[in-house]
Amino acid sequence: MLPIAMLSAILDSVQEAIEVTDRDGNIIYVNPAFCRITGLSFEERTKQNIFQASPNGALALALKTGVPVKGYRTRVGGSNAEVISNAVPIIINNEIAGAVVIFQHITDIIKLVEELKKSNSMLRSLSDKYGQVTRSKYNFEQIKGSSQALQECIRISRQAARSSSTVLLLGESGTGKELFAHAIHQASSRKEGPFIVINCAAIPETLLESELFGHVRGAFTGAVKDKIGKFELAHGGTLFLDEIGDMNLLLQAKLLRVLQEREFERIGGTRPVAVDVRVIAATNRNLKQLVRQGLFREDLYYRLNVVEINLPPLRERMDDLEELANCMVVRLNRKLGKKIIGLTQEAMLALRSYHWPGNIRELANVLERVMVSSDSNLISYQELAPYLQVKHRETSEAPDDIMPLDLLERLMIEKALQKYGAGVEGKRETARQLNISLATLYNKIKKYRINISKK
Ligand SMILES: Nc1ncnc2c1ncn2[C@@H]1O[C@H](COP(=O)(O)OP(=O)(O)OP(=O)(O)O)[C@@H](O)[C@H]1O
Repeated sequence: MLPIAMLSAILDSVQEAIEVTDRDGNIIYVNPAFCRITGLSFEERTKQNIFQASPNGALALALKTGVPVKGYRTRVGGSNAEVISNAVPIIINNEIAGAVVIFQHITDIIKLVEELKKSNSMLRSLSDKYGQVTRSKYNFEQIKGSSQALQECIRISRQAARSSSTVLLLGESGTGKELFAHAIHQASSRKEGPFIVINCAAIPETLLESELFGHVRGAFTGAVKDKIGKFELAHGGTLFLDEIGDMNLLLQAKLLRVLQEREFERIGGTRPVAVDVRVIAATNRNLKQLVRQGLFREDLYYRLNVVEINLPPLRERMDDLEELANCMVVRLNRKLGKKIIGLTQEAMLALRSYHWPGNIRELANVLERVMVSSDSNLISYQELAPYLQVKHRETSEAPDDIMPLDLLERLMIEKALQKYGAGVEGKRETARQLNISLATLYNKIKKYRINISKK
């Protein structure tokens, strides 16, 4: 048994109100929390009988019925305090000796509920945020190519990684702009922070603002809950704004403000949100021309290109092609579960002679398509040709479509055989049109291993 003094100290220290009656309803004890919540003093209250003071309260009910009363919402008689109470009869030797009620002020409970709601919504928004935060996936070691042009891009990028300056990556589609953005983040002091990508061309204009800056609930129709924008998500890290050339002028102005002031407001919000974000922007469009046309803000252009990196198209760095192709074969082997060791000389020659309008992405796609259906351990020209020939024709008009002469010769023979047929008459006509003898044509078909059954 607890000593009485200890028991009374415990009752005095709890935050909930406690009131005790004897079996006739005479109030014999109230604790300090009771007095605080109801505003009634100990002396006042212990002079009263519960059946007069609070006849409809939980305590009177429990005493009258001998049954516990739980979660009873009532007003304490003689005070304005609205409370939620739990009351139980005190049974000693099978007889009701009295009753006790424990209650909490409803405003305390409401306050707790509010706090709980706040924590819940904070938890939800944090878990929302956590689910959207992404990390960078690539580093400089994964950028292949030893051409001078590419190495210069890597050198500038590595330098840029050491600062928090804004970087503008320019280059045709598929030249590796996103890859570079990942690598710059990865080599920077922000590497442990988020790396958030947003493609300004892929998101409808009306949604882009909210994607970037977020919104508060009710800011516009459909804004049913608060939304964190990419700028907030990227706090402490890097925001990669892809296809920046497609952003409208209104948003360009807002972006400029964030870059200058390092803070913004959510749509419908009233307080500024400060962010520490490094911005890397990219586009395959000619930004200077867009500036001249009044479609891109000049001040934003200068703000973005603190460091400008121009990624050369693949056709201008054909020195990288072999290394790129071989690396991709290794990567694709892993992805496709194949054991291809590389490309034949002829196949490599064909790759080198192609114009590559889709750059490295196109190279990866062509190799993947060939490898998916290949059973050999070396990719041959024959396997590759169907994926390149169509494109050759598409691009053969291009004035800078330079290719090795032997490949050109081979392509011309194939083209003529396709046009005139691979039968004897077709070959005769092919030789006539190409201005070579029939014997030379046979020799070249053999030399280039042209598969005439397909012509
Ligand atoms: N130097 C490189 N070494 C290895 N892989 C590369 C290189 N450059 C690009 N790639 C690969 O080529 C593909 C296209 O690159 P990326 O998406 O970075 O191009 P992009 O310039 O951002 O294209 P877009 O303008 O269309 O968004 C990716 O799979 C990327 O990993």
